Amino acid sequence: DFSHSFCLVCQGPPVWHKNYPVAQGNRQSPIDIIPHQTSHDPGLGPITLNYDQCTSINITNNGHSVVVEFEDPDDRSVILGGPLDNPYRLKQFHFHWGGKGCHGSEHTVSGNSYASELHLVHWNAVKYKTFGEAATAPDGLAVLGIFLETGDDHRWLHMITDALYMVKFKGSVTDFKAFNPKCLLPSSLHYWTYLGSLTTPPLHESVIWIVLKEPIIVSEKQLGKFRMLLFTGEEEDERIRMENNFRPPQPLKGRKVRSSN
Ligand SMILES: OSc1ccc(O)cc1O
Ligand SMILES: [Zn+2]
Repeated sequence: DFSHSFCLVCQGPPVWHKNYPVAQGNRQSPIDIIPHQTSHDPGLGPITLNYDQCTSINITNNGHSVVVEFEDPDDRSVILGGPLDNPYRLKQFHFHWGGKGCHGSEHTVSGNSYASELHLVHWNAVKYKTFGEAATAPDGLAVLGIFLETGDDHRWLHMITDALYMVKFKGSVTDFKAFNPKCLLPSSLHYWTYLGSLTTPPLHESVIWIVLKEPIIVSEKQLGKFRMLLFTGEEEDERIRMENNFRPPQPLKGRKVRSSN
């Protein structure tokens, strides 16, 4: 159990390597993306998101983020193309964010961080039998990262923020059906891609990262609702607000970041 695994007071990113030595590995995430140092690869095609038949199940507070989970018995909702050799099935999406007025994205662009970052997690069901098996394989997961920037209200994000009061405490879960995350995509699917890892323990080096260049715009008010969530469970006496649940950028260790265009 690595609850409080972000709050720096308790068991934050600097100590993860004691229990998870891979934290100091050669393909850790997130990273700082420096656009003019990325290599444009003409062989890198567009990504396609086939989410029209997707079936969300529930929304849950797992003690380090808020997660929307999907049914994944078949290829009803997949990401394909781009750097991927197979279609990858949508399993869940979750967010990372900062504190009041602080930025909280995980990836940064030329040292600049965004207010928040959305991760849509997919797994390679062609090569692996279960998500758990894929999560430990070098080509097991494909995570689509989308930056959130503050500005006007996002017209669909309220569908998520309106449900957050139901999952205030760590370990809480509530029904969340028929949500299609297509409504959270920016207009352009241009992206950067590189080989990395989960950004929370166990930090498996199993992620093909696809980070969209264009952020989506959400309001400070909408983002503030995420900060009403707690790292702590209902039975715990102290209440620790869920915020700053982002891992800082990790060493590139010679990796290439490719650009779609
Ligand atoms: O933060 S990135 C990330 C990716 C996959 C996953 O199963 C969990 C994660 O936290
Ligand atoms: Zn994440």
